[in-house]
Amino acid sequence: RTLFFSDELCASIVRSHRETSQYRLEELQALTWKVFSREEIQAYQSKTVDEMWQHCAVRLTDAVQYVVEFAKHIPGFRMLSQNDQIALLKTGSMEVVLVRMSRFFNTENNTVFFDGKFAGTEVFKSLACGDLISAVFDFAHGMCALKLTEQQLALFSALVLINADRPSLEDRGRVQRVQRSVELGLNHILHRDNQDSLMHKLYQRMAVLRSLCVLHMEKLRWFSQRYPLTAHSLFPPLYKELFC
Ligand SMILES: CCS(=O)(=O)c1ccc(CC(=O)Nc2nc(-c3ccccc3)c(C(=O)c3ccccc3CC(C)C)s2)cc1
Repeated sequence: RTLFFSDELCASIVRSHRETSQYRLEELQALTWKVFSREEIQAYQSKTVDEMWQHCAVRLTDAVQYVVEFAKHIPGFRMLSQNDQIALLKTGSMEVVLVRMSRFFNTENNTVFFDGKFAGTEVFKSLACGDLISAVFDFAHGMCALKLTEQQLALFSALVLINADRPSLEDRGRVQRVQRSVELGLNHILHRDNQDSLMHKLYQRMAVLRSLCVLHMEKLRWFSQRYPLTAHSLFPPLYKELFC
């Protein structure tokens, strides 16, 4: 049966987003001005490249787990074959993490929520991937500028994930139908909020997301060639399964 846009589809995506957000907005708004001290920044900067990558990979994997839960609660996603669900998560989970992370980005002092406080780019210096870090920060700035509501963000996250153009899909037609119903849902929400103009801006954000994740994969390939032991034995299994 084809999935048409429906109120309950939107409601289930918004509910799933809410139930699988690691941190609620109000929780983190209370923390916004908790930044790292000079000593704490020094401690991060004196970590070796592989220590810092490992440290981040653990947090990133944590965030990805919640995105997997989010996906599993989307009616149209559950309908897809196991292989197609994995294929969509392999390429889409990092993108959804980046969209979600931008909710906890403080544009006033250019900091992102990391390890319990808000970190500037200097905290990530020992990752030795400054271009990726500044691209992630720029993306977060761009997302904040759109001032999406949680409902708009939920539908946008579902659309980022359910993308029929992803590689190696078995039943592209079925993914297209689910994607179409999520698109109709997002259109409906934006129209109801009198923000139809946001739609094309969101498609532009999706294009930036894709390039960001290509950059992340390139850095990851560089890292795992340089530190094969860390990448193959110390990275969390889900991180390896999805990104390596
Ligand atoms: C995502 C769900 S959430 O509830 O919003 C949430 C849940 C949990 C947190 C806390 C958290 O884990 N923040 C992290 N921040 C960054 C980060 C790092 C560099 C710049 C910008 C943010 C993490 C990363 O490891 C990361 C993320 C994107 C690209 C690259 C990396 C590093 C790679 C090279 C391993 S983890 C924040 C927000």
